[in-house]
This record gives sequence, structure tokens and C-alpha cells, in this order.
Amino acid sequence: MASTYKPEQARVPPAVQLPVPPVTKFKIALCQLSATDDKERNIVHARRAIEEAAEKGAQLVLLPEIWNSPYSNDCLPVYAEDIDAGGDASPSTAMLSEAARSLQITIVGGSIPERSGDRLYNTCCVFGKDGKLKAKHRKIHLFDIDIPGKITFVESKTLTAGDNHTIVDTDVGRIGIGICLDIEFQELAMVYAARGAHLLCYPGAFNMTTGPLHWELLQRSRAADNQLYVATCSPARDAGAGYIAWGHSTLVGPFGEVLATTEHEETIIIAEIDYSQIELRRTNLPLQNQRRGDLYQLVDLQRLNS
Ligand SMILES: NC(=O)CCC(=O)C(=O)O
Repeated sequence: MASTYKPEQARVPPAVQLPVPPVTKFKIALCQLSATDDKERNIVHARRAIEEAAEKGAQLVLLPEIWNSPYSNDCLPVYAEDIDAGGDASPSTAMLSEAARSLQITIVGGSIPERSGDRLYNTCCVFGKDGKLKAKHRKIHLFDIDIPGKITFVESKTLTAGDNHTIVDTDVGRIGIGICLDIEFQELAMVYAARGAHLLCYPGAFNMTTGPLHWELLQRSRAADNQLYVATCSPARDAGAGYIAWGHSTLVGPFGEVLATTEHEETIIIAEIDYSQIELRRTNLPLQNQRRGDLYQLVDLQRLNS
């Protein structure tokens, strides 16, 4: 016998109705950039890549996790910037703001180490085409891993975890933000989907151990589970670095299909997003209506407590 449960009985009802995005089709750029120990060079380099992406028609540009610094516990405090103070205190975000305004694009600015008081965060800033900071996401799940003989990294040695999830309305739709390890937690992606996200953006530097196994799998899972777009952007691989990034920045569509990807070298991926595909897939396979909230429930505590 069919269940008598109705989706509207869910404690946090899913956003069955997607918000109408300002654009249906547009180009996204994933700038898979190298990060050196020269911060000034990294900023100039990222600025050039953003400009090239805009010249190729991208309306949304995504940068990698920790693009202005090497990804190491020694470097994070040295390269950290006071984003809230802005101006000279944060040359990396000043560049992103200027680039977004002058090129008239939306930028999901990867992440940089942020200093706030005596704390450090791994932080992603989103700029609108007016150059204004629209959202700031501090990585919620810090990357602590110990696989003997393979990889040991303890991000929590230097960084503090953020306490908020971040969803932002932009000129290119509603975007949920996560940083790298945040992609491992399906609840976060589900909360974003329930809040009507069209696209999830994850700047992320996976590694040579988990990268081959998990990177694409997680992106496709988050996209297929939630029937929305997922975009990731990694730093390019530097085989001589202390932390070797997997690369393979990727765009996945709402049916879990890889729409564009790359290997590990520096590159700019330009790909088209078509939000009408979300409605199509949700009509083809109406998971939203098939959920069994009488058996399990998603609780968005941030929304409940706000
Ligand atoms: N920078 C990160 O959070 C890396 C996460 C990662 O590699 C993973 O396996 O998860």
C-alpha cells in the first residue's frame, strides 16, 4: 500500500518551486590557477584569468580554494587578509571587487585565508557585478586527515571553522557556497537545495589520495541527489608543492552528468549552464515528491533559529 505521507508535512518543506533566476542560460568559467609563494603575482595572475574568462563570455567566474597563497599551515597565517577592513588590508578581495565591477560579472572568489581578530578562516567571497561583496562563506568543515604513508594535513591547527551556511542571490541565480571538505557533507547541499539553490559552487583543493576516488563522485552525488548544478574549481597541480592538488575542476548538471572537466594543468574551463534543465530533470524524476518525510527529515537549524 502506498504511504499516506505528504511532502508538505515535512518539518522544513523542500523548495519544490525553484525561484525564477535572472538568466536561464549563461556561461560559467572555472579558472584552475597555479598558486605560488608570490602573493602579488597570484593576484595579478588571477585578475588576468578573470579578464580572459569575461572576454570569452563568462558571466560567472569561479576561482580555486586558497588561490593567493600556497596551501600550507605555515603560509596561511602569513598570507591571511582582513577582508572586513578591505582596501589595503585585503588586496585579494579588492582585486575581485574591482574585476567584478569593471567586467560586469559575478565572481565566486575561490577562497583565501582570512584574518579576523586573532582567528583565521578559509573564506570565500562572492562579488556582484556592481563590485559589492554579496556573501562571505567561512569553510564550515575543516580538513583534518591522517592516512599514514599517504596524506596527513591538519587544517584545524591554524584555522577556525565557520558557523554559517551561505546561500546568495546573484545575477546568475541562487548559489549555495561550500569550500572543499564542505562537499563531503550531503546535508549542507540538501539544505541549499531546500532553500532553492540553482547552483552549488565549491572551490576545492582535493589531494592525490582522495582526489582520484572521491572528487568527481562527490560532485556528481551532490548534483544528482539534489537535481541542480554543481561547479568546482581546484588549484592547478604543482608536483613540487607541500600539498599537491588533484586539479580536475568540473561542472556537473542536474542529472549527475559531467558537462565539462579537465586534467590538472592550469586552464580556464568555459561551459554553459542552462537552468531549464533543472525543472526538466525534476519533472522527469520527481524526487521532491517522492521523499518520505515520515521516515526521515532534514532540519535546517540555521533557518529554524533565525
Ligand atoms: N582542502 C580540503 O578540504 C581537501 C578535502 C579533501 O581532499 C577531501 O578528501 O575531502
